[in-house]
Amino acid sequence: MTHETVVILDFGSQTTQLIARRVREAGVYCEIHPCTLPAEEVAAMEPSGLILSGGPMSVYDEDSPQLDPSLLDLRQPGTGEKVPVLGICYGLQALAHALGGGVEPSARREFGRSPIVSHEENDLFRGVPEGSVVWMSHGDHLTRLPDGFRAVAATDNAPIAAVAAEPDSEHGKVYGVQFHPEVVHTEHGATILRNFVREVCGLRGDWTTGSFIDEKAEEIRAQVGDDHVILGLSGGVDSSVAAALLHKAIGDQLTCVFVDNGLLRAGEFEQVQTTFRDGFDIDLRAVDASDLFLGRLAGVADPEEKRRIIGRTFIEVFEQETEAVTAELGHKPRFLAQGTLYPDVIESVSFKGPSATIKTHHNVGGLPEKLGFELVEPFRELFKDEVREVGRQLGVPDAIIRRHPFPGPGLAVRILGPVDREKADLLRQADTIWLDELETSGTYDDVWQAFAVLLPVQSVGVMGDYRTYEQAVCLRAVTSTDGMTADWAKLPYEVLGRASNRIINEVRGINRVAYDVSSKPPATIEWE
Ligand SMILES: Nc1ncnc2c1ncn2[C@@H]1O[C@H](COP(=O)(O)OP(=O)(O)OP(=O)(O)O)[C@@H](O)[C@H]1O
Ligand SMILES: O=c1[nH]c(=O)c2[nH+]cn([C@@H]3O[C@H](COP(=O)(O)O)[C@@H](O)[C@H]3O)c2[nH]1
Ligand SMILES: NC(=O)CC[C@H](N)C(=O)O
Ligand SMILES: [Mg+2]
Repeated sequence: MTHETVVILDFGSQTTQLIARRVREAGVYCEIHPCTLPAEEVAAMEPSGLILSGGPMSVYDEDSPQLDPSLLDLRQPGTGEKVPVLGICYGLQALAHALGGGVEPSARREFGRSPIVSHEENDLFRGVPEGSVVWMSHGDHLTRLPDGFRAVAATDNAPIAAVAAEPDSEHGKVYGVQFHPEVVHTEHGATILRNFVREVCGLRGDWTTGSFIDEKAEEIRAQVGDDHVILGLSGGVDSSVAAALLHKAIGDQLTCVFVDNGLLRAGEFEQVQTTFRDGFDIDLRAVDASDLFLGRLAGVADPEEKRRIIGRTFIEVFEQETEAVTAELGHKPRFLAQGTLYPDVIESVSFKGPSATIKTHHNVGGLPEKLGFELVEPFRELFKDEVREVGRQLGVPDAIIRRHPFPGPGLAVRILGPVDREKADLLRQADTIWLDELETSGTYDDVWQAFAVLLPVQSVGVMGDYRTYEQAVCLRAVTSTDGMTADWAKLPYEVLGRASNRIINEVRGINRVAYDVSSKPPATIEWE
């Protein structure tokens, strides 16, 4: 089945994936590719629209990524018209640079909110009120428009806040914006991106959750054939929904493996098995590999090293379990399925040059080089809330859908420095109380994720007239829609107070509780 497709070329912006989200929210399928992808390969995807993302470099820097002008001559499937193009920030600058316009560093760099003081009524800005706020993040600006272009919006600081090709020019429908329509701080940004795909590109919007499920199931059947799949199941949202989708696609050619890496939350190993066996009729093997994981992690303090060890050990355990399945089936399962999401991918890999590796997610960058399986990752292009929607449509129990995300490396990235069983047990107790207080106060569903972090510091306290010198935990709760950006949750003081009180009273070894009030960026959600 083919879709209307929009191709997003990534010039290294941290918010490229948000462009993809907005396009999909408008019902249009899109794919992100590195800006270095040859133009012929872009053409082969037969896009109906092209979006050029922002990026950290300057177009006049040596080695900065440039726009291949032949990308401006692609033809839309169906209409045969030139493929419309939208450049965002660096994308606009690259577009202008390629067409002979001028880009220079500006005296006043611009970061943050800025009201549009005027804009032209056109297809891109349809329904966007004058004076609406846009979000800027740039140090360069356009000083001269390429031939055949005019400025169509201005802010106080940027007389060229948006450009459009003249209707009678040879360029076709080409637009550029200096601001970032993909971020929520741009008040009508979603409308602008929707306008681009629906009005400018003329697309109907044929991408829905239902069509996604049908097509992915078909794709999985084609990929797997008569072979067998091992799925790493954590009981979290992504892998549980992946299990439901795979089960729909290939029935009992699926075995799920749930690993206790010694870094799960309190009672989780038993609880996940119960929920899963009640909710699904799928083969599940639960493996206690806690000694193996904790043994390998002993004495290791570096966060990236911890992640790599965990990633590799997971695969080893999957391989061991596979041997048992192989013996039963008489042939080796060829595939390993994971609930990998788009944010896991984007934060772990770096396309040539532009975007920076933030942390190695255990299931992506943490994988060993020689993997004995072919991967099945049906959600590699999706965001968490899209997966939740897929799960709801597949009938996955609500108890699973509403769970906060929990990282594969588990408590290892919440125990700062070296990990051992004792510390994990201590943290588990504090974490349980924290989550319990959120549930009983009715705030669990208001936050994206909440957990406790064990700090490698001791501090002095006084309990019942004697001196204590014990460890500190920091509580974290964040709001977010996709985990890419997040804010600390403004929870009621009573909830924080009760949690603190209970932790200090009930957990021996902890005498101080702090609350993390950092947003992402510049912090990340997890501490390691
Ligand atoms: N304890 C585990 N046992 C087996 N596989 C695991 C385990 N923890 C993580 N995985 C694998 O790693 C993948 C990525 O983990 P991640 O935490 O991102 O997803 P999830 O656990 O499925 O969902 P959620 O983000 O809601 O926690 C999972 O989808 C799963 O395939
Ligand atoms: O399965 C996972 N394996 C990992 O290695 C990993 N690292 C971070 N996370 C989760 O990703 C989201 C964003 O986290 P950060 O802001 O800390 O990068 C948050 O929801 C984190 O819990 C992981 N999940
Ligand atoms: N966000 C961006 O795309 C920035 C583009 C370019 N690096 C600038 O500073 O203007
Ligand atoms: Mg998880």
